[in-house]
Amino acid sequence: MDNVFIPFSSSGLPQGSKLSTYLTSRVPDRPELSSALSGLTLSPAGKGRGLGPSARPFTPESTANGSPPQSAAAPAGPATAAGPPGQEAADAAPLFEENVGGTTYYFRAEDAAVQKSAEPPTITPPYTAYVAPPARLSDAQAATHPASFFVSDQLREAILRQQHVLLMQANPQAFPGACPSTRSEDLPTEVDNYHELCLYLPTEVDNYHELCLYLPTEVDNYHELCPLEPPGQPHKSSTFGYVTSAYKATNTKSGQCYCLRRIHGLRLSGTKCLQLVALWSKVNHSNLVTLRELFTTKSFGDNSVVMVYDFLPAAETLMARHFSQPPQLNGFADPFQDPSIPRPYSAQKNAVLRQQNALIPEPLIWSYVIQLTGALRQVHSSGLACRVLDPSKILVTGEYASPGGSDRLHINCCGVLDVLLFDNNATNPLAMVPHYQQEDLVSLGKLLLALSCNSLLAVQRDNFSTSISIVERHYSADLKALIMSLLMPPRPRTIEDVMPLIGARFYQQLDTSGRLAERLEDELGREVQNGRLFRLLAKMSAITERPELNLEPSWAETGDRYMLKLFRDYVFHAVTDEGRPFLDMAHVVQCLNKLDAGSSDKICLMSRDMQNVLVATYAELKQCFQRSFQEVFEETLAKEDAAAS
Ligand SMILES: Nc1ncnc2c1ncn2[C@@H]1O[C@H](COP(=O)(O)OP(=O)(O)OP(=O)(O)O)[C@@H](O)[C@H]1O
Repeated sequence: MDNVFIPFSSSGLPQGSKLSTYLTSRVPDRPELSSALSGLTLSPAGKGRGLGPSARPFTPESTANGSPPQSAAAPAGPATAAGPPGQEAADAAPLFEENVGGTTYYFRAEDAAVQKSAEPPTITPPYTAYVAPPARLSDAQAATHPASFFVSDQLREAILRQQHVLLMQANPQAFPGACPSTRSEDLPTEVDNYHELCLYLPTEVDNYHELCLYLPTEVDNYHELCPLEPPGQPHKSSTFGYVTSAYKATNTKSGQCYCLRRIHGLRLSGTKCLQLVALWSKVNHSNLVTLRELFTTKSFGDNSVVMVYDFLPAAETLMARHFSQPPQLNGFADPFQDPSIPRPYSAQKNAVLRQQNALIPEPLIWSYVIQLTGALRQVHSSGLACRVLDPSKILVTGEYASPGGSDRLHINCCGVLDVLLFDNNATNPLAMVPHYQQEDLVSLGKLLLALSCNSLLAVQRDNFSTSISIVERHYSADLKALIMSLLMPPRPRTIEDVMPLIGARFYQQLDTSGRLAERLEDELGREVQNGRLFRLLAKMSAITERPELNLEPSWAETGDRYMLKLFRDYVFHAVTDEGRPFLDMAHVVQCLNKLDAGSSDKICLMSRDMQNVLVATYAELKQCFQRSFQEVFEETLAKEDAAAS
């Protein structure tokens, strides 16, 4: 088969034209190709191997056990009684013989049968392509988004939001200390180096508020501090009783992002509490935000303690997710929105009852139960207690699947109370842990009750019976039993005792997680194909329109490269009959995939002046592509070698 057909103006090409250069450059390939093709035969294996320009004569390679290669196993002729030299005459089994590249191989009939059966039962094509999602996924997917070359909009947005948060920086207008240049009028007149600049602190701070807005450029091994809360009047944390701030920061050594939890104005009275920090740093669980280290610093202008946690981009608190929506009734907001404002009993009770309109689906609550108990189990088995099972200290990530499918909880700020309330005089700092573990179980019960009633008011003693009746009416008996057992005596003694109350829900959660993993794998599969096409395009762009290669300015416009340029025009610059741009992603993807696979389909390429038309197969274009990129690549290496020597 001719590898290039020139149906028009085959003999009329002007000497030195781009097409004629290409054709000339292809001539030396033809004898090789035709000799290789002529070697392709259906006769016994061993003849005609080595397709392609770089083909070498076939030499039989011994396998590990010295037998002939499997691919040469087809019996070449009738069984003969003749054995190879040195073969025992007593060996009566008939032998097959086969000549491969001048070497004669002998093998027995049963070996031939084994070799025959060793043929793989299935074959896969030498290319990859976009594949349809599995049937069980496509049913669910069809409802949410149509078939696409890319990941779903929902997942893309979620991932982009996370990456966006990781790149977020402090706004110098809101935090004047964030960028030293914005405080240039306050800077010391002589700053010798950057490090000194980083250590610069405002000398005159009018008030504490201003100090809280000050962001040092560097704190210990962390820089690029970005506050995670909006600037405002500093307030004491309801959980810790201290003013605290959370920052995203980058570790100067690893470049990774962490969350710095700063406790303002705290001076540690000893270093014994670091033992607990060391214990916490060893507790790893997917539903726990890992504590990495603790250090003290004066970089903020006061004595601060900073606890470093893993950073979960785009995480929101359980409080923000479920308890921050103002309760709505007939379009009017509840006037008693703030639970800290005292209100008459009936108003509180009504508020609890009103929240029933937007109750959380039960599968989501069970998903939370399983995640939280999993984390608690890990913490308790490490000899520690959480002490912070509060909606403001539980982070939620993942929102790209149906509710309950992907929402992941992470218990945050573990160890903060251990440090804040550390008793330096205690002989055993872990003595109270069993008591705190019991408190964790009660906190879990309260949290589940609040989630089931969709209101923080639900856990107040006065509202308890109303809240339990809401759970009874809207949820399963299992959920009510779990909440009651956590809140009412006799309580479970350990977190392990809670497991039987979860029962078969655990399997349901496993199934949901498995389905989510399958869906994500399917989405990832599409991006794998996109990544492959991107690499193809990157190589293509490195070839086409290159101003020169190896001092040859016309390199990109001649030979193989000219074919690729025409192909690029065909893929991306196609026009309709009316001359309008033809933009079709399916056309682009199909052409690139066929090029990558080296398809034998033919393609009609037209020069830009429309005077010449070339018909080539994708396989030929692929050869042009590989040869051209190899040239560019080798030139790169040549330059590197020259620079090294
Ligand atoms: N490890 C973390 N990774 C990512 N974001 C976090 C992390 N820890 C906290 N945040 C975010 O920082 C913000 C503030 O967290 P913080 O725990 O201080 O909440 P808070 O509601 O201000 O509680 P408090 O009343 O105790 O001050 C929250 O929006 C939370 O999403």
